[in-house]
Amino acid sequence: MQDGQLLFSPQADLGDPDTVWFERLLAETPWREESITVYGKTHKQPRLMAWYGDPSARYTYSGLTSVPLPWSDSLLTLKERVETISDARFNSVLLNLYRNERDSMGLHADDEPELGPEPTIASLSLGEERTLYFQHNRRGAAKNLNLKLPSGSLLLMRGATQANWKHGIRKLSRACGPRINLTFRWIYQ
Ligand SMILES: O=C(O)CCC(=O)C(=O)O
Ligand SMILES: [Fe+2]
Repeated sequence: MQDGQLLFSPQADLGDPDTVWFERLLAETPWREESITVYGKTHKQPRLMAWYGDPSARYTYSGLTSVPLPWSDSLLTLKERVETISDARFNSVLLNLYRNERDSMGLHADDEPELGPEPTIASLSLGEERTLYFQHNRRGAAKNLNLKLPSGSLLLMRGATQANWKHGIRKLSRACGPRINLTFRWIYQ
């Protein structure tokens, strides 16, 4: 991709089948409905979330510092798989559960200061296929990009991707089942 780097494995080797990982994480995760406050108004996020990592991997989000949940056996196993495939290290993971076609993620860049200047983010998708769309920060500099993320696929976002592009998951107009996405990250202290 122009002004960024994407690496995509349509079927990552996760040890167990993606369907098994999906059911396991769906059942094991203490999913939470989070809220964000924008201009003094509180909105529920249109998806469920969970945040795991090393105790030192604290994360500031909307002015709140949250301490991650300690790694579960499942997530440690997946983290090691993903580290091997992507040749990178991670100390935290954000899980998102898109319950149905109405759940989504707004356009954003993962460019918080604690991620460093050119973060490598590994994004693992399980369950229903959804489309990740990318929009360049300079209108007209590049065409929007739509990437289908099937169950078991691993997407690496590297280099200047977060500096030059925003990405998001749109709502769908047709019915769709649940999807879990995991973004493995390195948080600098
Ligand atoms: O669900 C996805 O594929 C995108 C997740 C994402 O962008 C994020 O967690 O920052
Ligand atoms: Fe993101």
